[in-house]
Amino acid sequence: MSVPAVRFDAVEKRYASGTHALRGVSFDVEEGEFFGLLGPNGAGKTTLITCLAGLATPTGGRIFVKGMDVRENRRAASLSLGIVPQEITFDPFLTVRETLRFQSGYWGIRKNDDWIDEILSNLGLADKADASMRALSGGMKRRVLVAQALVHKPPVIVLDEPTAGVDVELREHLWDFIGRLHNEGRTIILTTHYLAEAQSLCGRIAIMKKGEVVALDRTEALLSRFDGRVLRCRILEGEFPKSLEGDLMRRHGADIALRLADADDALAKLEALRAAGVRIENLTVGQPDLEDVFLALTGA
Ligand SMILES: Nc1ncnc2c1ncn2[C@@H]1O[C@H](COP(=O)(O)OP(=O)(O)OP(=O)(O)O)[C@@H](O)[C@H]1O
Repeated sequence: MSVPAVRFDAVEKRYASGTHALRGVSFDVEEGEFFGLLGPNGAGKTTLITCLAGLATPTGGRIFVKGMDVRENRRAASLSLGIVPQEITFDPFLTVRETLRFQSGYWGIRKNDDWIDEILSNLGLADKADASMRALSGGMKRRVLVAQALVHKPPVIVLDEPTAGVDVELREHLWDFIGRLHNEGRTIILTTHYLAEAQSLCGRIAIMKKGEVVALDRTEALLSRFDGRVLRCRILEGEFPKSLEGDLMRRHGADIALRLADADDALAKLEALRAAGVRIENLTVGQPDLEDVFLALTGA
């Protein structure tokens, strides 16, 4: 077996405030994977990534990047990582190109303009190369954040909510470019609140809840974990019957999703709703999606 790109080994993090943010997290991300890390707010995803980046120290366990212990060998481990953080922070007095040159210098890379130009062009930033950071829009700043994480051509790229609040155009640019880097053999770790994005991009997904990994599997295996089908509809009138609560996968306002055992079960469920005096619309029967699985596992 080759060395995993990233190994989390019984990682614990207890903040000084007393919050127990990570409770023995263990899993590997293999080289070349496109890996999704999901979980509701406060599950511990950012804490895990901050520990991976060496910016916070776990209170237990160990983290390895390409076999290097992050704590013992932080610089070497960091050189293999390109982390795109959630928070936008920059020196406002530099231009975009200066920012990227400066970051290259931090990694000891002196002549990096060819690669910087390639990154700028792939992220739709070529015409902003000489713009001052403070003159950029929020979306453009986010692109620079991605560019900055890539200047040293890291083999492992970690994106923490990269598309939160960004426009569709950037999303498309970003996923094209990241897809290409992945096809070239890089490992990608993604945290996102956009479950459809994770479902379409990630080969494997870990779902965290309250500092623990509650599920980790190939994306298709997670989806097929709930065999059978899901009946979705909107309640127009009446009280949802208690007898069906055990089959309720999700409820969002008047929209509900019910787990079905088989095709006949759809009729039984509709009959139970009708008998309870519930009127519905927008009825569909389909496969569970990642959101159904996510909600069933996290209750979030
Ligand atoms: N620096 C900190 N000091 C104290 N507690 C923290 C700190 N950072 C995070 N926490 C707490 O640790 C827990 C996990 O937070 P974390 O940000 O890692 O979750 P998350 O899964 O990334 O959530 P989100 O999706 O909202 O970013 C939360 O209870 C949070 O309040």
